[in-house]
Amino acid sequence: MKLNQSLNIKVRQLAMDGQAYVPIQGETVILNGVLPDEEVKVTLIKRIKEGWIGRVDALIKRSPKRVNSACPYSLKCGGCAYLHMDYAYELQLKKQQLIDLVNSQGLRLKVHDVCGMEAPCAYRNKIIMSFGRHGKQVQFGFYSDYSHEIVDIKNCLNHDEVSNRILQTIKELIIKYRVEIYDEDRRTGFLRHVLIRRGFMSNQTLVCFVGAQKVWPGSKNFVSELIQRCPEVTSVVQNTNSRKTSVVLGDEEKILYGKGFIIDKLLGVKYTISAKSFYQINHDQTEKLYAKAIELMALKGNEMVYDMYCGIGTIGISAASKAKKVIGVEVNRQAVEDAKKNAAVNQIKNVEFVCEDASAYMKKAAAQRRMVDAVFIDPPRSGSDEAFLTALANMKPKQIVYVSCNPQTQMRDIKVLMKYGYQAEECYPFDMFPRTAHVESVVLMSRKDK
Ligand SMILES: C[S@@+](CC[C@H](N)C(=O)[O-])C[C@H]1O[C@@H](n2cnc3c(N)ncnc32)[C@H](O)[C@@H]1O
Repeated sequence: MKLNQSLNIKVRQLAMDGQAYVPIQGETVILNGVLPDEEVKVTLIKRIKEGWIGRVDALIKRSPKRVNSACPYSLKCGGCAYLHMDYAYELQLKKQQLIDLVNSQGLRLKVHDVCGMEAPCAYRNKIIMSFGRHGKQVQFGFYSDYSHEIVDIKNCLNHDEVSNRILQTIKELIIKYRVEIYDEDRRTGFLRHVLIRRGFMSNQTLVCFVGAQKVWPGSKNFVSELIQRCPEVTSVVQNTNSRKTSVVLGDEEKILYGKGFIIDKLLGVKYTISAKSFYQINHDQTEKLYAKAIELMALKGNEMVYDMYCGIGTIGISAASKAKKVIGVEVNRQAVEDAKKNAAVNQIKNVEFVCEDASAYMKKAAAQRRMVDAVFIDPPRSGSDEAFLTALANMKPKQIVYVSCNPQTQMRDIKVLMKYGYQAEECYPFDMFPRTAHVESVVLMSRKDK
């Protein structure tokens, strides 16, 4: 196969990343924006490690599940992989992908229907805007697929109207106040990213400007015009990240306006959320997911519960009234401070938060033969690790509820726990990121000898 070659391709299925990986002549052609059972005319446009990237030039056979994308940027922007399909079909597809994953891992696990949104749009409460340059012109927006190119987006369907308006205002102010954009290659300039965090229940907004240096000349006028034009902005912080890294936030932070955090409400509890703390992206779906995780744990009121990888303490705090005691463990210091504040403000007295690596904490707890009845685990996409899972199994909690935004690492970890005498019972998927290929999954595990 060679560059610019034209091919007709039949698509059988989509992988969990939303792409079709089609084997042809001993190679793989990778396609975006296609559906199972479609036939497409393709040009090979790029060679990458995994195979050839194909550009779809025409549909030869169209799936009845195909819809016209409501987003004018979907051909360029890499944000949403599933805008070209009917939403009901998207949920079916996500369920089938999970069933295929479970089967491929040899697991016997009942996968329930994916819990979707009634209106799958305007759900993102966190946005990160990146910058680039086209000649002398500054570009603002999000990265496109397979490149470092920035797509300038005025109205993202996943953002609410307020976020889109704040983003547009920031773009105008960057030009008006001639804020220098950071140049990754030369390592010159100032502004690297802008992070926006919305509290959908409180209508509060935190804007975080990530700069390469601590000094931002003209920040006072910039910020004062921003808050005057966008009254929903209740706090502005400046984060400094001078490292050569793709990680967005650096360690240092300075408050430029307001309190440096926002408040939002989840399942009736108020939470403090700082720029650096993890907070679930989709408010309404998070409430449903937490409710299910807590229901599955079926606490009676006398249990010692761990909330591992607890972020700002949301799962543990939500479950606290049903348990004797909850201990939340989290490695991010800022998140732990938020979690402690959240417990205090809401007068929840039976929770305690520890800032420590989850595996180190679990190993210590197992070595000291501490007692735990029930454990929530909600690790990052990479999942947990062998040390954590071994120590957890040694402590023999009766129930484990594993929440994950990456079912592949979740199933890998579940298999480890099964070796140690746990059985996985049911998998409840939640569509936390509609129109993208991501799906969140909640799995209940119990000890076979309970
Ligand atoms: C998917 S988030 C879940 C947070 C929380 N349960 C929630 O629902 O908002 C994963 C969390 O794990 C934390 N984390 C990552 N690595 C960790 C580690 N080694 N030990 C403890 N926490 C860790 C992250 O900082 C993040 O807050």
